Amino acid sequence: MLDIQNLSKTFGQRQALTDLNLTVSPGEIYGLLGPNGAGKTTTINLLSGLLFPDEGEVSLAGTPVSDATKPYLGVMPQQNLLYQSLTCRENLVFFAKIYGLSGSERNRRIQRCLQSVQLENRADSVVGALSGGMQRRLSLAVAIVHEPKLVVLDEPTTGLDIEARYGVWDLIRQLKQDRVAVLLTTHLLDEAERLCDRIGFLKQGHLLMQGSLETLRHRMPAQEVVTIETPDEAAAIARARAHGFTMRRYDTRLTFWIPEKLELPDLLAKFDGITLDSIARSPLTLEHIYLEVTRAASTPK
Ligand SMILES: Nc1ncnc2c1ncn2[C@@H]1O[C@H](COP(=O)(O)OP(=O)(O)OP(=O)(O)O)[C@@H](O)[C@H]1O
Repeated sequence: MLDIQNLSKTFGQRQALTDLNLTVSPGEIYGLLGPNGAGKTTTINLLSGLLFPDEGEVSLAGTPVSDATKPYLGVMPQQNLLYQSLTCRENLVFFAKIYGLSGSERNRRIQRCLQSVQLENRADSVVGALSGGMQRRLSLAVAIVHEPKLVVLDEPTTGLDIEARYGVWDLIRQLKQDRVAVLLTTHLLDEAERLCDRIGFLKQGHLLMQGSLETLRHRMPAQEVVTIETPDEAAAIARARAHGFTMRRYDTRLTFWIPEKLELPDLLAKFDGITLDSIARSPLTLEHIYLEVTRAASTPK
């Protein structure tokens, strides 16, 4: 559905995007992750036709991006672009008109959208009176009112409480069920881990790695991490290194990447004689992989 080939974009001397290749299929949720300034918004603007590439091509449903592809695309931007003094229904009518929808067909689609984002009861409430979560859901309704084939969600749940976040996640899963292609950017790694079929890590305009969580895990040098709490960190670190474990710190947590899965008694034996207040094993999460890949890309060569 979305096909990005060899896409590059510079702003003056700044290379915002370098040779990006990325596809998203119908019914697939693709998560584009990266730190601030990685090039995510630039990518979205290029596929929306708001920017023109220096090199490369973006196609939607086999057609290069142009006015003709606008009906295929729905974008939910980072900041809601809603008319605060209009009602939910009036906002939807406004945006549906932009896509040339009218009459009973427009009313049918608006009703369907309101139902799918669970705002039928608030259809005639002004947007300014809605909670942040409701406004995010309406923003999604606006993005899908013309039934696009690709929906771009730019940080769809940032700033929402956990219940409101669950609500938006359900809507995103519904898009997948409806065979819509979804491109999602988020800084919330647990969100990407739960929702995305494939994930790409973008940094300084380069796509560093992409694949399903399983694929990404298999490309890492370990499948398991062990986090310990100990009053004697220096001794624990020295011991772990002697066993070939790689040390990492996540915030304040002392963690080791273990090259091979060990049974708990064998693992405890590795720290024999060292006081451990706690020890926890876990599979590699997306957070571990993201930090590993993006930190490695920052390491001076
Ligand atoms: N209109 C512009 N003029 C000049 N530089 C720009 C412009 N838009 C983006 N850039 C630069 O291009 C790079 C990529 O920016 P972009 O906004 O795409 O990053 P991002 O991944 O969306 O970041 P964030 O997570 O903070 O939204 C940055 O270095 C940014 O400063």
